[in-house]
Amino acid sequence: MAMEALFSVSSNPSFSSIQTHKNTTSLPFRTSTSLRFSPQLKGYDFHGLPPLVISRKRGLKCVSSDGRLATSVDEGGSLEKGVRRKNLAVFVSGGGSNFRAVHQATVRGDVHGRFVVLVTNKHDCGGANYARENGIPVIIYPSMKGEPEGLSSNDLVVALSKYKIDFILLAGYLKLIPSELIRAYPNSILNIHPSLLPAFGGKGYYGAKVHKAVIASGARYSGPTIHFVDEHYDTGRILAQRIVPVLANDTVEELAARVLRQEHKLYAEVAAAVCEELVIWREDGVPIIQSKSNPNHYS
Ligand SMILES: Nc1nc2c(c(=O)[nH]1)N[C@@H](CN(C=O)c1ccc(C(=O)N[C@@H](CCC(=O)O)C(=O)O)cc1)CN2
Ligand SMILES: NCC(=O)N[C@@H]1O[C@H](COP(=O)([O-])[O-])[C@@H](O)[C@H]1O
Repeated sequence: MAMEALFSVSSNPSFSSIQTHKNTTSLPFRTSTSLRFSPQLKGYDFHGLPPLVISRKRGLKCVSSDGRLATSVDEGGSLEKGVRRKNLAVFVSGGGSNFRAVHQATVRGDVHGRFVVLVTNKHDCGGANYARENGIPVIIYPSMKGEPEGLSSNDLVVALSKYKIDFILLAGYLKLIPSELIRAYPNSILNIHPSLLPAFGGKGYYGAKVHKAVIASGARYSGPTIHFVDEHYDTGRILAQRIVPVLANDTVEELAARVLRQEHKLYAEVAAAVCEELVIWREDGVPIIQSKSNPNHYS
């Protein structure tokens, strides 16, 4: 069985109808139906928990009785694929391979969004140069020694406001995101981290340091986590994870490369879901992703 299948969610088809009420979506589950993780790792089951209320938090969607997107409430922009194409900002500090992977997915049309600006603390990093080559404006943040043009947190919020950004993707950005920005973009900032959070996260855990710690711990599995960003490093709500084996005698470079390959796939998939407004917030505060091809499935 594919690893990702272990974490897919399946509901009873007899409870397929979804109704929207303002910004809240109620699934008409019986009292015996709700999301719950099966001890057999066969996915979620729906037994024995109270009914579930889920919220899409951003944007109102109209959903037909089979749960498929019927039309969307749009504030300008195109209505291709039923939802407005989203404006994305990306924050990078390094080579930007995750940014490039998601950018290429937008160019292919696999992600219904467009990168409108890149923010970096490293003026000349690979990610920033790729943005310039692709006509994407670059902003320097924060203000650092040797980077005189860097903005303050308040100026960054003002600078970004003109791009009408829907979502911000952190992709190897190594500085703390300030609370001003988190308040300006609630539930709209995502980060990719190269371990299975909450393990091997927090201050000091970035890049090769993460993989070194994973190998030293003797863990048998690692893999990327994509999470919403809160005020602290790596503690925001987890949206998606992918499992990668740690092999005997792995070097840091070998493990990093294996994880990075999955990062590129996972970030493109999650960006696609976010841009299609498929993120649903469970009543317990956990964000899950509704399958586009089967609206009764969640991961
Ligand atoms: N408010 C938030 N900001 C950021 C988050 C977050 O979850 N909330 N995620 C990080 C990314 N990150 C791992 O995913 C991470 C990056 C950097 C560090 C770290 O210890 N940085 C060093 C500085 C390193 C450097 O400048 O070269 C430090 O702060 O001393 C930890 C985790 C992005 N921001
Ligand atoms: N804690 C944050 C962190 O460690 N991020 C990691 O830095 C690398 C950036 O690569 P990229 O610049 O090629 O996308 C990626 O592996 C990303 O997960």
